[in-house]
Amino acid sequence: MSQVACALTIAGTDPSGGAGIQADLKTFQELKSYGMSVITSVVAQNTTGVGAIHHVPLDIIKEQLDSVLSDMPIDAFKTGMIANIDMMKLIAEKITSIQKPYIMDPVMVATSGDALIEEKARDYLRENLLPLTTLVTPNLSEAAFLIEEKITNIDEMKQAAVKIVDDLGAGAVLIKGGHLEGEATDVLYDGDSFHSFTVKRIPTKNTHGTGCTYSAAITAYLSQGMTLYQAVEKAKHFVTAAIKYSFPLGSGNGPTNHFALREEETVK
Ligand SMILES: Nc1ncnc2c1ncn2[C@@H]1O[C@H](COP(=O)(O)OP(=O)(O)O)[C@@H](O)[C@H]1O
Ligand SMILES: Cc1ncc(COP(=O)(O)O)c(N)n1
Repeated sequence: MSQVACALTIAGTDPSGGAGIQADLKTFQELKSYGMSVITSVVAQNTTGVGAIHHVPLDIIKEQLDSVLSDMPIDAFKTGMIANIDMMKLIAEKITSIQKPYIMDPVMVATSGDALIEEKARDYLRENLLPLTTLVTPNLSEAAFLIEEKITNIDEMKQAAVKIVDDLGAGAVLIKGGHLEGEATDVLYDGDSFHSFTVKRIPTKNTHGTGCTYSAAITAYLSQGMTLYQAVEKAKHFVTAAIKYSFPLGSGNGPTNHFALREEETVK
């Protein structure tokens, strides 16, 4: 590792600052990893939803990747929104040379319900990108899409986790239970054992960017050399605090608070 742990995100943007590249970079910075980004799509969105999407031309995505890969150290990296098959093909080809932990947030729809990737690209993601991952972090509906079955409780989350790793070839999986009723439980399965991470549900509608923030925190901690279990445990603490101290900004689902750990220190 260089003097500072270096983390890269490959994803779409959020000008309102709560999700996508912006959430990733804020999280990397807050957790003290040096953050880098490759932008796949420019998304006009805010706490109420998505207005418009402009896909960055493929040759410019390639140039961004080449700029980073040819010059910068990378200790861990994540992908978020990758809108279509051409982008997925390019990214799959480029990331094989990195040989560092790869965390995939299989972003499909925004919290607002707007689609962020083309429908036919979902199969490509499952068949071609998923097997390259160290960890994939689907929410309930993304996990259900990956295994083509409904998931409605913790037992079904565990069964889905086994399929995603053993049958579909992910390195490990963290299925997030944020959209279940009751406690917020996530299930980690690494091919050998299960771990559950449970917190009391926080009563808030400010959950814009929770998935991005969580996967970015895992990436930051992995870039610093932690084990997968340690990275997820610490990232769960970070995202929970980020939801607890989330900002009631905007008129829709407000963003998480990336200063969360500082807020906790202040409260102590
Ligand atoms: N209201 C809540 N209270 C506490 N934790 C939550 C709440 N909503 C989501 N989470 C947690 O936030 C993280 C993101 O999960 P989730 O919302 O399911 O993903 P996504 O943002 O990808 O839809 C998970 O750790 C989940 O358990
Ligand atoms: C560019 C981009 N990527 C991802 C999300 C998903 O956000 P969430 O973390 O709320 O699921 C988003 N709204 N925008």
